[in-house]
Amino acid sequence: MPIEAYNDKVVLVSPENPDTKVSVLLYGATVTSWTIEGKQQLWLSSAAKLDGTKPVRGGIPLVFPVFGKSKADGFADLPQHGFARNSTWEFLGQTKENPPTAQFALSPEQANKDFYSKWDNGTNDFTLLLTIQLSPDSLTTTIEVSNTDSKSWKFNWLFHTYLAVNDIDDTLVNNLPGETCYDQLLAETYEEKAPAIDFNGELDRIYKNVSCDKLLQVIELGKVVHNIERHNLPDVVVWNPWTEKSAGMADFEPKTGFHKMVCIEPGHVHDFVTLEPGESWTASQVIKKGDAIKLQAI
Ligand SMILES: O=P(O)(O)OC[C@H]1O[C@H](O)[C@H](O)[C@@H](O)[C@@H]1O
Repeated sequence: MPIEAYNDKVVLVSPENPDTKVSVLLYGATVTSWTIEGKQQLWLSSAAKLDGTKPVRGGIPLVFPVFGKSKADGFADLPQHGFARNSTWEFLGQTKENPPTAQFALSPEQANKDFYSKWDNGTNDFTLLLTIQLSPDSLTTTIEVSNTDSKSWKFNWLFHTYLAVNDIDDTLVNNLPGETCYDQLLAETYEEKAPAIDFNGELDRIYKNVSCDKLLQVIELGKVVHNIERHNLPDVVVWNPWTEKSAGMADFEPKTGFHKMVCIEPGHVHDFVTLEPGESWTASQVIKKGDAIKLQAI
């Protein structure tokens, strides 16, 4: 049984191993769980709301049409990270038996009305098509954004991926030295000098225009635990809320949970993508297993 559809979620199960599966909540089309042979790959807060009252804290929330808050015309009144993560998507069906693949869609008809109306006064016609593919050792999430309007409009996209780690104290992220970084906590732009990113306090950085040829790796005690490939997603947000920020988030539990996660968020957020009428834009993230450490210079 490669796919199980419920009222509120869809589960893809690997034909190779019943304990390799991915669960997608229709609310936000949020991946809330992904296991490989029973081992959880993503972090999900034990206090995450899965009932549509709040975006999911954990898994892979989808960020569209704005990352964070923006003062730009047409975006200023939108909630943080837009409305895709607070809208209930439509399950279109299974598009491939093996590897199990499913598609989900969002258009103005299904979008959260209160929030959608805040994007250019709710005048932008669009379609989002999300494809989720489960392979024995990887998960691919692909987004196609289409302009079905008679005028152009612009957007940000980002996969807000919460990766599971064993202990953030032992975790490094590689292949970012030399990249331009906007530190959201310092409100400063600088060149990353550290040979690898380590974590010893709150960290919230946007690495801009990182070549998609660069693989990003999450490494714990010298072992690669996640490889992140990006296609058409030039920016990478790295986030860990640490103690104080976690304490301030009601849906972040347990409060020590920041030890168990790191957000590596591939996106296009350094500027807006402009789509002309009839145009589409496609991008994807692939999270995969693989032991070899790959170091790539700038
Ligand atoms: O609390 P949320 O709206 O889900 O945002 C969670 C986080 O998302 C991104 O990682 C941003 O860079 C952070 O500044 C923000 O705190």
